[in-house]
Formats: sequence, C-alpha cells, structure tokens
Amino acid sequence: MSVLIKVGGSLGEQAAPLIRPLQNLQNQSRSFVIVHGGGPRISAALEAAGMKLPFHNGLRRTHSQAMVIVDAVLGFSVNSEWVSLLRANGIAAVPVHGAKSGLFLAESYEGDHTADWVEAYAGPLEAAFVRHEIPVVAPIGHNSRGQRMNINADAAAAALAGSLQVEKLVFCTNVSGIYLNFPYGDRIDSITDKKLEKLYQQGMFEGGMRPKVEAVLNALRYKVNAVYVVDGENEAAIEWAFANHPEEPVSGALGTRITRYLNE
Ligand SMILES: Nc1ncnc2c1ncn2[C@@H]1O[C@H](COP(=O)(O)OP(=O)(O)O)[C@@H](O)[C@H]1O
Ligand SMILES: CC(=O)N[C@@H](CCC(=O)OP(=O)(O)O)C(=O)O
Repeated sequence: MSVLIKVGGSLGEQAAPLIRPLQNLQNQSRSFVIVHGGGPRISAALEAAGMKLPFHNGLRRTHSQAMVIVDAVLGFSVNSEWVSLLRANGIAAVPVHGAKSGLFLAESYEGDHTADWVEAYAGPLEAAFVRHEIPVVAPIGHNSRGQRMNINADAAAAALAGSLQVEKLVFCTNVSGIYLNFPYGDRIDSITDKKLEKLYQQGMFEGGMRPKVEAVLNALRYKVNAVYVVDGENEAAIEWAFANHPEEPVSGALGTRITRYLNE
C-alpha cells in the first residue's frame, strides 16, 4: 500500500485542491486509502440537538445519545459526500464504515463512547483493493461489547496506516504543517519522531494538534516510513507530500515531514 491520506474536517468544503493529486496517484497506479474526519460537522449537529460535549486532551467525550449523532454525521453524511465528490472526479471511491466493516477495535478508559485506545484490522479492505477501488473510511469503531465508538480521525488513520504498512501517511489539514510555538513560531519542515516526542512532552501542542502529533508518533512506532502534515487547501503541498522521498533532503518543503530516528 502506497499512501494513506487523512482529510481533516477542518478543510470543510475546500476539497478541490485534493482532487488533482489524488487523480495523479491513481494515474500512477499508486494505491491509496482515505480516512476522513468531520469534527466541525459533528459539533454543529450536536449543537442543533442541544448537546455540547467537552474535549479532554483533544478527544470529544461522547455519551450514548451523542454517539448516534456522531455515527450519522461521520458514518453517513460526511462519508457519502467524500465518496460522491471523488466519484464525480473519476476516482473509484467506495464507502467504508469503520464499525460495520470491523476495521477498528476501540476502548474507552472512562466507560463512554470515546476511543482512548484503538487497534485497526485492515483485512476487510482487501476486497476493495482487489477491485482497484479506493476505500473512503469513516473513523467509527466498535468496542469488545459491540458498541459503536467515536475515534479521533487522526488516531484511526495512524492505526490503519500501521495495519496496512503504508509507505507514507499524509495528514491534510487547515494549517501548513506543525509549528513551533503556534501561531507565532516557524513551521517545522523536517523532524524525527524522537525530537517531536520531546516537544510533545514539553506540552508544545494543543487543540487539534495534540491528537495529530500523537497519531504521527504512533504511525512511526507502527513502522510507517514517513508522515507528512500539509495544508489540504494547497495543491502543491499535497503533491510535494505524495512525491517526496523520506531520504531526500527536505529543501523546498511545503509542509512538515516526520521520519523515524534510526540511530538509537
Ligand atoms: N503547533 C501547532 N502547529 C500547527 N497547528 C496547531 C498547533 N497547535 C495547535 N494547532 C491548531 O491545530 C489545528 C489543526 O487541527 P484540527 O483542527 O484538529 O484539524 P483537522 O480537522 O484537520 O484534524 C490548526 O488549525 C491549528 O489551529
Ligand atoms: C473522539 C473524537 O474526538 N472524535 C472526533 C472524530 C472526528 C474527527 O476527528 O474529525 P477531525 O479530523 O475533523 O478532527 C470528534 O468527535 O470530533
């Protein structure tokens, strides 16, 4: 498997810049999988239903009534929209509901429907790969009791990237990479997992960037070769992430590249 692309809910309707790079991957016969988020859409749907859930360490603590809404938004609305958009642009996308397909086993440490821990089993995607289809995965899991679980989409993407042993994992978000002292500092162009972990331990990352950095570090632990964080509204940055070789110098970086520290 070549690339796993995680598209953030922060991108909203601004998905057009992704299309050409994805078509190019398909034309180059490079296999890929998409995992989508949808955080802002979930927030809007919960608010419309009169619910406001707290986030702890970047994860939305989800009770059972809210889980029904999360499932409808992520597993149906947002997923169908991505599949339709990709198909309309000649990409052979197929919808994959993570829980219905048995892709993610997830558990909560607090007994709610929030995945604090997730493991991915990519086996159910095999049939799509044989048909040269592009799975578009909604990050819904199930726990050991068969209940649906709300998985942070970055965590789901990292676990699936590990299970698929992809060459690279590309996070497309609404910021052009991982920044030091955000929003005032500079973007990190290239960093090893060892250094990134140190910054994480120092409390450098907040909000949505906290689960994203955890996901980056997990993917590298699972032996994914390289992880990229780029602006999903910047076509050139997406192309850079798809084309860059992790052993090449990173001059001209258009986002953040994270690789494994190999000399420990
Ligand atoms: N150090 C940082 N570098 C970059 N972005 C950061 C950082 N710390 C916090 N952020 C915030 O994280 C956001 C991206 O995370 P998130 O909103 O969860 O995106 P997505 O929906 O794409 O997963 C950025 O828009 C930015 O506001
Ligand atoms: C547990 C948890 O926090 N789940 C996320 C799932 C969606 C998501 O992660 O979407 P983004 O990629 O847009 O952030 C949520 O409820 O918002």
